Amino acid sequence: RGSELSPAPPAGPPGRCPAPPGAALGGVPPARKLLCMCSLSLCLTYLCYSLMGGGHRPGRPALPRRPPRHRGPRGPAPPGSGSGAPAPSAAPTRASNGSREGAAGAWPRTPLAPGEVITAQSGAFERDPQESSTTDEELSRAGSPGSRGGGGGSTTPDYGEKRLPQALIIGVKKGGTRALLEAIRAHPDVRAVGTEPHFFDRNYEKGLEWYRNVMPKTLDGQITMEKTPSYFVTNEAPRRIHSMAKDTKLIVVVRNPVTRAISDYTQTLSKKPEIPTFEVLAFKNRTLGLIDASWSAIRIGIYALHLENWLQYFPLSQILFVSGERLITDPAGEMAKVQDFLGLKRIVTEKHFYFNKTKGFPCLKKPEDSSAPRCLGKSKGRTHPKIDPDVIHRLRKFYKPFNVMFYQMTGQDFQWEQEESDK
Ligand SMILES: Nc1ncnc2c1ncn2[C@@H]1O[C@H](COP(=O)(O)OS(=O)(=O)O)[C@@H](OP(=O)(O)O)[C@H]1O
Repeated sequence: RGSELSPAPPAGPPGRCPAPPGAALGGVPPARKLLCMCSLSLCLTYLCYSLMGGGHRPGRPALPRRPPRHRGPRGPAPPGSGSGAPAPSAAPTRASNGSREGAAGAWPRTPLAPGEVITAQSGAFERDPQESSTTDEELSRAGSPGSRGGGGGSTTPDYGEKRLPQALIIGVKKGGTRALLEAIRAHPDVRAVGTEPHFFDRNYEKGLEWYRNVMPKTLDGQITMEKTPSYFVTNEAPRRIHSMAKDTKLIVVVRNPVTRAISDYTQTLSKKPEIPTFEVLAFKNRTLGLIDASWSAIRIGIYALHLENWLQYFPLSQILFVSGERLITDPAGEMAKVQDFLGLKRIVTEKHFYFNKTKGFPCLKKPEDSSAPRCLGKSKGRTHPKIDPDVIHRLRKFYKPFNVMFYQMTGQDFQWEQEESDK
């Protein structure tokens, strides 16, 4: 790329006057001497330019590169043997400053100026639609020709290229996906769509160019991301994502399936107050204690079932499981894992979060030059209705074997059985 815009080097070794073969400088006419002087000064200028790291497009950072292909193991690790963390080939190495630098499989990074981070990424917490559904109108706007995607709203810098995402937050609905997306957007090397594109479930027929056009522009080395929680439970999604790019990194935020189901129900209830109670919807036959696993609020939480489908296409090492519970109690700890997995420097740390007592959740500290507080909106952290403890107990029993299976498949114990009570 350097050669595209660099001044052409003069013929002959740099720093030497390109004298005609056999000609001695002393014997050449004054006009040729002048020409030689000019060539010499051009040689020196080029040499200085090269030494100063020139040869790159103005306005673009040095050493821009595309992400290399992710090299993970070929198949899922046997139950209990994996950690859900990146495989050794993709594992980051600890840099001398204590931060984790990406090794093999990590993406090269392009640092931005701190001010740019804020203007490009801020403001999404309160302004974006934060429900899991994105209206068609929003998407047709985002996907229309000339649209700039949702990277940072109207302040997205208008340079770089729109690229297909290299990493996706694929679920789970009500797991904490919005909190994760907004936190990772605070990283200067990540650009993400604010709305949910629903490409691999609802909009697949619109084609990859539509999808690419929904994305924000990125510089080489920056990661493009989106989150659509329904992908995790969409049968066709793994195959479709694999056919887009088999090295796509996948992130799943999981949460106690009982609490998740109640959260899901609470969201529906907020839109349709007339729906039956949770207790009624949860059972096929309450007297017999028969849970209705066809109800989506219940079905989504059978994580092992859905994961099975993903493991047909992606190795476990390419999927990161984030604890929705720890994303609330220790957001910086979970973000460290996410950044390592993405091959990013650990830039989003505890310094970025504070616990907002009014909201009852961690929020992102406001950027220095912005007045906007960055807690998630009202649709995140709703008060759940009180559910009959017996129903909760039955649901826990229902999920237990699936949870155990999920822990075995991922090699991670999320300790949902240990929780005393649901919210
Ligand atoms: N920092 C922070 N602020 C607010 N809320 C937080 C946060 N971290 C995680 N959560 C939990 O995220 C739950 C919503 O999950 P999602 O964002 O995945 O929902 S959605 O599927 O996109 O609708 C939401 O669920 P409810 O509490 O049931 O509303 C929250 O518990």
